[in-house]
Amino acid sequence: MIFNKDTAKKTAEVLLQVNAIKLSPKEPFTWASGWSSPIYCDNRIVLSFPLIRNYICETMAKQIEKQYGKPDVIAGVATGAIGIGMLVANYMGLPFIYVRPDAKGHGRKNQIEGFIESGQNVVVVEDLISTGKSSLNAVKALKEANINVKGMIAIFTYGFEVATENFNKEAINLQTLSNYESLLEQALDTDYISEKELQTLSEWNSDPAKWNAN
Ligand SMILES: O=P(O)(O)OC[C@H]1O[C@H](OP(=O)(O)OP(=O)(O)O)[C@H](O)[C@@H]1O
Ligand SMILES: O=C(O)c1cc(=O)[nH]c(=O)[nH]1
Repeated sequence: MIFNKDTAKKTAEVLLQVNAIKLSPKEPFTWASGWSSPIYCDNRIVLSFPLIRNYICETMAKQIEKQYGKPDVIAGVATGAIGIGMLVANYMGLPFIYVRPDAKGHGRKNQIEGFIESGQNVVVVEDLISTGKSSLNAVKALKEANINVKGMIAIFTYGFEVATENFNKEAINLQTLSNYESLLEQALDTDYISEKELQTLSEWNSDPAKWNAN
């Protein structure tokens, strides 16, 4: 799913540089999927660092154009990818919309926010893929509104089989700047994690749905 090993390494390097990677094996994080995890990759932090967000934005924009051509609109998955998606759209000179997990219960009751017309082409921007459920939920909403989803791009994926299966099932192409393997390699090389932490992270990664902290 990563498109280039050098980009995967460089992206892992910048994520580590801004401390986006949090480890807490004793008090695990709860993920959107309900899984417990000793690691949390908080890509939202990238937005607070102009040079780093520019790197992510330019790399995503260039890859979108290469892989999918220029779409009519960029769509961000709320809330994590609203910021980076908007930067990408701006860089490419394109309109931007974002997709909520559900329709709002009040106001205009929109799930898709912004202006888009039936039949337009979009590329969906996501900050992170674990199971892919949130991203594919956004794709479903777009398809139901007769929007043509050309594909998706995300900063990071854990590379879980379940995500690959979910994307294949929906026939959605996913490109990511980096992945778990590149992150662990870079984290070990730079002493961000110890050999012991690497062992915990590898054990967790072999069966994340069932992992529990001891
Ligand atoms: O691939 P998945 O298993 O769906 O998990 C990944 C999703 O989890 C995070 O969102 P979260 O639900 O934490 O909300 P946020 O974007 O509003 O922070 C992240 O931004 C992804 O959208
Ligand atoms: O699956 C999630 O909820 C999730 C995992 C992670 O590492 N980072 C994040 O923002 N969300």
